[in-house]
This record gives sequence, structure tokens and C-alpha cells, in this order.
Amino acid sequence: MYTTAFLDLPPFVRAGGTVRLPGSKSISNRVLLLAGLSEGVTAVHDLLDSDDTKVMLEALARLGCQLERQGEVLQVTGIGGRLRTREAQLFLGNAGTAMRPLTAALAVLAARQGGSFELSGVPRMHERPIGDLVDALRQLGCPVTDLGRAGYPPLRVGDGTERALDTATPIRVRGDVSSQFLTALLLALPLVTQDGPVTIQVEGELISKPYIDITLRLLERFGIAVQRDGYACFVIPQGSRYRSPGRIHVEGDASSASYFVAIGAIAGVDRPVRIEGVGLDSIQGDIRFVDAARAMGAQVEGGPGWLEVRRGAWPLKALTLDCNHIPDAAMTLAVMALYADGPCRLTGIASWRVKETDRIAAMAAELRRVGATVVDGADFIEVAPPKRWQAAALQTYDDHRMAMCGSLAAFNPLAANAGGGALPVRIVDPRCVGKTFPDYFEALFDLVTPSAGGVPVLAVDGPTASGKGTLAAELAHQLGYHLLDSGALYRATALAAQDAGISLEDEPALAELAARLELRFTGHQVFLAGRDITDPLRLESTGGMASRVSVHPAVRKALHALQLSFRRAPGLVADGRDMGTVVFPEADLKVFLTASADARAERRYKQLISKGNSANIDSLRADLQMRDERDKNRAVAPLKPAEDAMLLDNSHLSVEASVEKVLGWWQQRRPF
Ligand SMILES: Nc1ncnc2c1ncn2[C@@H]1O[C@H](COP(=O)(O)OP(=O)(O)O)[C@@H](O)[C@H]1O
Ligand SMILES: Nc1ccn([C@H]2C[C@H](O)[C@@H](COP(=O)(O)OP(=O)(O)O)O2)c(=O)n1
Repeated sequence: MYTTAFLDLPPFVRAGGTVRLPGSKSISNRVLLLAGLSEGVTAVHDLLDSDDTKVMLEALARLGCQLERQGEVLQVTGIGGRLRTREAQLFLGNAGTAMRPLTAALAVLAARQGGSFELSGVPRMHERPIGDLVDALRQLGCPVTDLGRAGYPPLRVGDGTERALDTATPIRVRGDVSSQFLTALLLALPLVTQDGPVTIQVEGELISKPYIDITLRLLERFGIAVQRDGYACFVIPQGSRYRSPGRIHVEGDASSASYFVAIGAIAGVDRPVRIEGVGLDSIQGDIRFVDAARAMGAQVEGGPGWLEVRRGAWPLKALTLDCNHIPDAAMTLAVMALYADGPCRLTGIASWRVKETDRIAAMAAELRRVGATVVDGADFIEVAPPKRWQAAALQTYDDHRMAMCGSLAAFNPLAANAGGGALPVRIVDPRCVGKTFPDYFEALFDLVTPSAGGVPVLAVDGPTASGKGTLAAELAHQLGYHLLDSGALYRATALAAQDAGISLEDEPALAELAARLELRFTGHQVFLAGRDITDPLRLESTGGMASRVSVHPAVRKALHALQLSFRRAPGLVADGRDMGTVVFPEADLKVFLTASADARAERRYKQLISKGNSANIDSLRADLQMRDERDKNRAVAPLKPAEDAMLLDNSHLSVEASVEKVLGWWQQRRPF
């Protein structure tokens, strides 16, 4: 997962390959609650691991459920409908799928068995209405106290005393704001069917009906057979009891699939985008997104648990659609509209206003940033593709779907009206995808081909101990980019030569060795032909040998392609001697880092001492000056600043100040 302040996506021109989807959020949290209320143990397979499931798991643990991970499987031992703890404060983040059903379940349990529970979330959660659910619970006789604004979390359910509930009178609940209120009641009310059946009557036209279908199907798996009359009246039979199905499998998230369906429709030109984990047989309503994508031109094939998507019509065909049945996936259509042959109009989306953010307002604002013409109203959005695309920094409003949707704008080079341009897209706060799809961007980068020269490079060159490695690593960390420590390649070649007994002057033999280096970088470790060389690689003596090896033009040539291969989406920070001059002459920013010989000798001295090595500052200074001379005066790719390099002498600058300085230059070079 990217936890950087922003993530810049290079422009993409093609997509293809396979993505395996994480588990569905809606199914995961329903299954967890049902397993938590059941008697016995439920083995949950393919559970989503995300922010929203984490808060549900924490809540269940506090309520006394036993949770045990066995490899990929989570074993949940439920409370069997009996409170194990009578008081708890539960923090539920921004997870509506945890807040609503837990409020209902704990309200009836607390009232029946005597308990009191506080439920709260992040500030946005406290702006998301829950009053209709609270009204329904109060009709039953459950004490519910507003701890903030009436009708919104935070709430307290129960007052510590036991009460009889009125389960004989049908419970009325509004269905036209969120179907989650009805889901919450359906999941909770089997707990109070001891004395008779419980009837729920829906008032107003129920929205997002497919989510109710998921709820009913999962209730059935847990032994509750709800009788119903369409979507207007639901009856939970007397004596209903949750029974664990023993094992349950969570389907891939159909809403998450929508981004990859869109990517296939936009950029699946040479080969399809294959999506695994959800298929045309899905129980999730958002699978109907496939029909909408097909209407826009996508070629979609599929079977049980898989989909394959290619580009069909291009540009995409403009669409007008009532999206009531696919509220979440419909956001993806709004971004696909950027690639359509005319304006697209999505209606029936009033519920967008009360989601993680006001999604109609957010979508309108962000699509305008890339150049689209957008008209929005209480329950619709109309998007006309940009006449002129603009490089944009897209805000994400702590809303995972805004971030994932925004990424689709990076296919702008393919737009009919792109005019040959290719623009990067900045996603602000990419971490918000953690709500449902923590590795979304990693999955995206695996599928896409960036435009030629589209992947940005930041080159840092300079003499030994100037702090290149430290600076480059921190820049890569803050930008979410890959890191190339090119010195490590020369160092590894020197170590390999030493192992093989090859002289450091034997250019042809060294070049051959360099060409077939079996190097592997994993985290902070480096392996050469399977051997961990992390420590020997960093020795001063190895640096000296590397300097001698690097003099040979044939060696430099042999390592050239390997260095270029590090340039992958989303970007690269490369450090060495010739990054800006030879290997990446078209780098977006070149930094030449220096410091006085005294400062560098002292840094190296401290570095070695702190690692428990012995060192002598005078001989270190002499060694590094000798190395500087050799690196500067060799015939090929000598150490020198590129003509367009920014010079930075950090003799009197801290690491943090150096990083800040370079990031400032970087931001100036970016088009946002
Ligand atoms: N700006 C700086 N101020 C002080 N010390 C620094 C600075 N930059 C790096 N260092 C320290 O100097 C040592 C050498 O830095 P390193 O990044 O390994 O240099 P290089 O890669 O250029 O050989 C490290 O211990 C590092 O923490
Ligand atoms: N791009 C590069 C990187 C390193 N080299 C050579 C020259 C250097 O003295 C050695 C070791 O480089 P490295 O960057 O690992 O060394 P320092 O950390 O700066 O001491 O490799 C090079 O010629 N070209």
C-alpha cells in the first residue's frame, strides 16, 4: 500500500494481464458480524483485509468473539447471541458496513440482556445519517442516546437495564436514504424472535436493492430464512437462530472489479485484462456494472469467478443510465465518460451524497480538474469529455473510490481528443484505498504500460559519502518510487570478480561477469547468486574495488540495460555517478550532490564506527579523495555534473533539509 502524501501516475497507453481481487467489503463485514453472533466456529476464507474489516474485527474482539488466523483462513468463534461483555466503546472508523449493523445488533442485545455500548467513528462518520435506523430501533423499545447531533453517530445503545421489546408490532424503516438501515435490521432482528416472528416494513422506494439480496443470501447461509413480499415487507420467523455454516468463502469485490473492467475497456487493446475472484455468477449487485460497461463498448467475457475485458468500441459510447442498482460502481462510469464520444448522464445517484464524502460534489470537482465539463444536481451527474486535457492533482476526500476512479484519468494519451499529449495524474492521499483495496495501485502498475518516456526519473549523482544513497532512499520513500542504487551493481560485480578470482584489470572477463550478474534486491537485503551480500557490499574496501571495476567501458556497457530496467511505474530515483549524464540523460530532475572532503570523511567515519567497524579518519579522507580522482578522470562516464543538473552542497545541510530542498525542486518540475 502507498502511504505517501501523493502518488503521481505516469500516463498509460496499454493494459493487459491478470488481477486477483481482494474480498468484497460488503460480504466480509456481513459475514464477520453473522459469524460473531452465531453459535460455534466459522472458518472465513478470502476475507478482505482492509481498514473497514479491521474496525469490524476489533469490535468483535471487544465483544468477546474469538478470532484466530490460520494462514489465509480466519476462525471466528461467535458469542451465540449472548453478551459476553456488557459495556464497550467501539470505534468504527468510516465503515458504514460496521456502524449500521453493529448499532442494530448491540441495541437489541443491550436492551434484552442489559448492556450499554458506545459507537463512534471518524468525523465524516459523524456526518453520515443513521436517524432512520435509530427511529426503527426506538419503535422496538431499544434505548438509543444521541451523543452528538441527533440522527448521527456517535451513539449509545442500551442503558444497562433489561427491557422487554415490542416485537409484535411491525417495525417501519425508511428505505430511500440507505439500504444499509434495512440490512442492519435484517442482520440484527433474528436475535429477538423468541416470542414470535418479527416483521419489517419498508417505507418509501428501497434503493440499492442488490445489497439487500446479499444480506438475505448470507442470512440464509447462517440459518435464517427470511420471508418477504418483494422489497416492501420482510418477516423473520419465530425462533430464528444463527447457525454457523462451518466454512464460508468471501467473493472478490465486484465494486473493485469495476476499475479493471474500465481499464480493459479503455486500454485492453493487445490483450485482455483478466479479473479473478468475481465472475458473472456473482451475488453482488455491482456485477451489473458489466452491462453498463458493455453498453459503453467494452467486450466482456466471463464465467464463474472470472471476467476478461477488452476494448470494443472506441471511443467509448456515451451512456445515459439510472444507476440506482449499482451505486458504488457507477462512480467508475463517471470517469469512463472522459473517454466517451459524447456526454454521459448518470441518474438515481442521490445516495452518493451521504457516502464517504459527498461523491457527486467530489466527482464533479475532480473531473473538472482534468478538463471535463460537468453538470451536477441533487441526484445526477452529467460528464462531457475534456476538449483539452489538463495535468491534475486529484483530491480524494478520504474516499477510496475517488482515488481508484481518479487513476483512470491516467489513460489520457488514448483519448480521442488527447492531441498526442500524455499527462501524468497526481492522486493526493493514495492511502485511502486501504478502506477496500490496500494494494490497488500495485495491481494497477502490474497491468499497465506507461507511455514512452512517461515514467519520471530523478537522478542523484555525486562523490562518495556525499549522502546520495541517504537522499535517494528518502526521496524514493516520499514519492513512492522505485530506487536504483547503481553503485551496488558495480560493488556486486567487484565481489563476484573476487569470488571468481578474476583480476580487477581483466576488462573482458569482468564485462562478461557483469552481463550475467544474478542480483536480487529484497527490502534492505541484496543477494548475489542466492548469497546474502548485504554486509560485504557496503564495506569501504568493496567501494574501492567497485571504483576500479567501473573504469572499464565494457563493464559499464554490460550494466547499462540492467539499470534501465529499474525505470518502472510509478517512477524512479537513481543514485550514482552517471545517472544524469549517461544512463538517464532525459531525467526529469538531476541533482549533483557534493560536500567538502572533510565533511564526507567525517560522515563515513561516524557511519563505520556506528556499525561497530574500526576506522581512521585520515586514511578515510585519503581514500575518498583517491576514489574521487579515479571516478572523475576515467575516460567513460566520468563523475561530473550534467549540464542541466541542480548543484547541492550539503556540507552544512541536514539530511531532512537536503530532502526538502530537492523535493521543492521536484515539485517545481511537475506540471500540477
Ligand atoms: N546532509 C547530511 N548531513 C549529514 N550527514 C549526512 C547527510 N547526508 C548523509 N549523511 C550521512 O553520511 C553518511 C554517508 O551517506 P551515504 O548516503 O551512504 O553517502 P553516499 O551514498 O553518497 O556514499 C551516512 O551515514 C549518512 O547518514
Ligand atoms: N553510477 C555509478 C555508480 C557507482 N560507480 C562506481 C564508482 C564508485 O566509486 C563505486 C561505488 O559507488 P557507490 O555509489 O556504491 O559508492 P559510495 O556509496 O558513493 O561510496 O562504483 C560508477 O562508476 N557509476
